[in-house]
Amino acid sequence: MADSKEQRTLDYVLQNAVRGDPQSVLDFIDKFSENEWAMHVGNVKGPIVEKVVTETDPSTCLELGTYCGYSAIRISRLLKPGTRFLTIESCPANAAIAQQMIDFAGMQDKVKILQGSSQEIIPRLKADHQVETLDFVFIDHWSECYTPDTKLLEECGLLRKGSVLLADNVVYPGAPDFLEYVRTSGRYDCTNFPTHLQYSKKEDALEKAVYRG
Ligand SMILES: COCc1ccccc1-c1cc(O)c2[nH]cnc(=O)c2c1
Ligand SMILES: [Mg+2]
Repeated sequence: MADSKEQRTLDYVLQNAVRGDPQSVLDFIDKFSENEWAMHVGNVKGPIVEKVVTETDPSTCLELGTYCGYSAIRISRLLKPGTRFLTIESCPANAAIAQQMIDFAGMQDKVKILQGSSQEIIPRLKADHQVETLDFVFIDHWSECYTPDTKLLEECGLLRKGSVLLADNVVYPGAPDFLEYVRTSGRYDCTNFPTHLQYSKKEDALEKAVYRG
């Protein structure tokens, strides 16, 4: 079967990056993506994500949208020992690529990929994955799922006062209903981070929404 862009990216990393070195894996994914654009959060938005994570100092993290594992590697390498990073990926092929990328980066002990639908997995996080509440959620799957999944996190009692949501692509491709919800529901304190789309000059932004509890 003809390989995919994601498989070509993994092969490039396995052949060039340093096993066990997360930064090396990120650098080679970025290098590959300059030639073959791909939707990793990238090296412009990535540092903004890292700054929010560092400020939050989370123990339990959830990511919606693993893709190839780039942001899982970027974030999990900052987490202190004993913390957990759960990441949901709907596409089985991407989940398989991401697992190999995360393993090669040496982040396999911190990161757990849950392959399936976020709408099905979120309600099972407490029962199946011993989650009490989430300290940090990186939302980076499909913009039309941002709002229903945010509401589901609330309904499942997974957010507590101070839980931090950080959403990618709120300008491009755009998540207008999500921005409307978090900014007007009265349940969040929001901050917008204007930036640029990965590997592009197009404008984008991240939105941070802190749950008021
Ligand atoms: C498949 O569209 C790719 C694309 C094309 C043009 C512009 C932006 C994007 C884009 C960028 C991202 O960071 C993304 N992050 C998560 N889920 C996405 O679907 C996504 C899409
Ligand atoms: Mg994105």
